[in-house]
Amino acid sequence: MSLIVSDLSKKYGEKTVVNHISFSMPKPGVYALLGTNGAGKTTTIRMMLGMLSKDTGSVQWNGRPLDTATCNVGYLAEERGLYPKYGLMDQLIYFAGLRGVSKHEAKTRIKYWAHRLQVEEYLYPDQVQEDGSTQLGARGGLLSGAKRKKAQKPKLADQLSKGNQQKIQFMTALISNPDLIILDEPMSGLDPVNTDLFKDIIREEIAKGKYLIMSSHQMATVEEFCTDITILDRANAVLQGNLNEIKKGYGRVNLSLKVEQDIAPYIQAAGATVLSEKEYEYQLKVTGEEQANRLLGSLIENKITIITFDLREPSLHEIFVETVGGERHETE
Ligand SMILES: Nc1ncnc2c1ncn2[C@@H]1O[C@H](COP(=O)(O)OP(=O)(O)OP(=O)(O)O)[C@@H](O)[C@H]1O
Repeated sequence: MSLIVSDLSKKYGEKTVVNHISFSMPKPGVYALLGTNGAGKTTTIRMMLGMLSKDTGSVQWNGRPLDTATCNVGYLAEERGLYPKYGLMDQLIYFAGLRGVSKHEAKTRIKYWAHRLQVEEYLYPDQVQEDGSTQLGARGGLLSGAKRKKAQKPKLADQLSKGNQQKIQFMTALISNPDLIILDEPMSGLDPVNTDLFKDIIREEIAKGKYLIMSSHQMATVEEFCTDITILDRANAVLQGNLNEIKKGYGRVNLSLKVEQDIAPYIQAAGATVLSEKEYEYQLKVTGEEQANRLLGSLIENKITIITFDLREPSLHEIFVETVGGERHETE
């Protein structure tokens, strides 16, 4: 299977919001769509999914135009997409039905994902004990002899917190067991525990050989998963390719250095640039190993205690800031 996005463009009036964007996924993995606020990520995703018309371009899945007939695709939208006043269970069954999943099968999958995403109390409120424990077994069946709490109405979407709505939406994206999973800001609004829960599930989907496209502002999270990236800035792709290759291209020019005193004179003498400093913990930019070693030599010579000396390729965060830095405002 393969995904090929060719030459996508979109204008609103005179304003170009996506400008001839192309990328491809010849094999499973995670592709990151990154960018400044308003750079065009969500618009690109919506055009890919046929939710927005394209001015130019095409999207192919296995050589055929991408749509729900040619591809089993799951989508987690950035904005809330649940019907606020409908029962959660009904909505999940409805969304599953739209993706060709029978009601019976949907119920089995909902039980699995409700357990996995820890939202059973909202989907099966009459099967949850006073102490919050559930009567559902590992496979979702009722435990025999368990004391039933007085029946309650299932929760409506607008009765859930933002994070729990996000979990239900994640379920709608995964319910059809999709081959292509598109996640627009999947971790936004999640606490650290639920962020880890989402990450575990994403890891499992990667291990199953799925194709994932992820848009996020959380560079460290994206870096954990993605193999390839496109960075968008004001509608344009400004950096694109395999992340490891991009990092190699920068070389080992970032130096994290922790010492016990002010070493500004040695840094200056070595010609390195200070990116930031906090309590004698320096983030430096060097021209390469030679300059880093020169600085290390002068610190040793002057008997400076070195706690950390880490010469490395830039992180995705550093690459992002360097690529679009200084102009990270919404496009006008
Ligand atoms: N319906 C619309 N009419 C006019 N302009 C729009 C419309 N939808 C989006 N835009 C503009 O298109 C640009 C790209 O928006 P988009 O939502 O794709 O950005 P994004 O990269 O996803 O941003 P963010 O990271 O902030 O979510 C923005 O400048 C936005 O204001």
